[in-house]
Amino acid sequence: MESIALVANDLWKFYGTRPVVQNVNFTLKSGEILGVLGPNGAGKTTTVGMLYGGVIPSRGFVQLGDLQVHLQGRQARYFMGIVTQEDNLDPEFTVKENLIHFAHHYRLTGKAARHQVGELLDRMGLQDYANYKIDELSGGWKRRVVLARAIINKPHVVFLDEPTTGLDPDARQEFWKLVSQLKQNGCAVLLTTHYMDEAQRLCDRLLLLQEGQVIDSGTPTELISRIVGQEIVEIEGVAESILQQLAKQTGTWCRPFSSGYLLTLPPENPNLLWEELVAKQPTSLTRRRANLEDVFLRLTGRSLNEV
Ligand SMILES: Nc1ncnc2c1ncn2[C@@H]1O[C@H](COP(=O)(O)OP(=O)(O)OP(=O)(O)O)[C@@H](O)[C@H]1O
Repeated sequence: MESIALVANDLWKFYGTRPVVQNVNFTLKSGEILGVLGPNGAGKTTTVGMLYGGVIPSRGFVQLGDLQVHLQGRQARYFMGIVTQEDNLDPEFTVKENLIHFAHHYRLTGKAARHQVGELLDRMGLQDYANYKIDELSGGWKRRVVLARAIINKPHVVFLDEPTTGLDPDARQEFWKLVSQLKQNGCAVLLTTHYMDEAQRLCDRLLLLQEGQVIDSGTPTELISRIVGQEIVEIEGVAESILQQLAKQTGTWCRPFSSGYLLTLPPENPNLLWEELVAKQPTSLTRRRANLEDVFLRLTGRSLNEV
């Protein structure tokens, strides 16, 4: 039976009179990866801060097992792993020393700490770097150490706040593999991101956040098929009025994008509209699978990576 690892109940955060997070509710199950996806400033970091107890909610509460995070923070932290946007590793220490030092926070000392750190170094592929100083590591390896540190206490829930920002594509994929392993081991993961490929690849379920509010939620596949359908056309060199007319006739959706327009293809007969578009002799025409970026554009009129 799936067990509930974490519940967020009616979370709000005001700074002054401005609500930056409003009425966020969800449950997170063991072995589930839940993504909070939104553009810069949507409230992702504030939300995750409230979940792990770093930010005090203006209203609402977070339940982790039997514990209320804001009332029983110290106990709750024993069951959590936290990866914030900063690496905050101690540059004076080696990888191994950083991990052993952190193990002490969980009363793991001596042989037990060395054993646990040895296991983690193996599991995270860090053994060859155990004696490197932090500043000798690339960004990708530093992120691995931060993740290793976060799971030293074998947490039930891990919070990852934009964990792969700034990493190159290979390092991001390696990081994703490690996150998938956490899931396989039954850990619940809450991940914030503004990368749609990360959300699509990793997450079982998504909350789409805009201006502090959850505007939709679902599995990546379900959100895509419900909101934009399966296929998208990118087109240039045809007047907007013509495209809007075609979209209206076929019950699809058209909006400006980059130097052209995006149109959804109707699932029941995609080729009919496609052939009509080809007949308009556009200067550029591409047919591709719909993705979460399209979902966000349709729901908000904004791109995920707009600042
Ligand atoms: N301590 C604070 N005081 C006042 N405003 C704040 C504070 N922290 C965050 N904000 C504001 O709250 C809003 C949400 O910020 P938050 O960092 O949660 O967004 P985000 O989605 O994580 O963005 P990013 O992707 O850029 O990290 C922003 O407008 C931000 O300026």
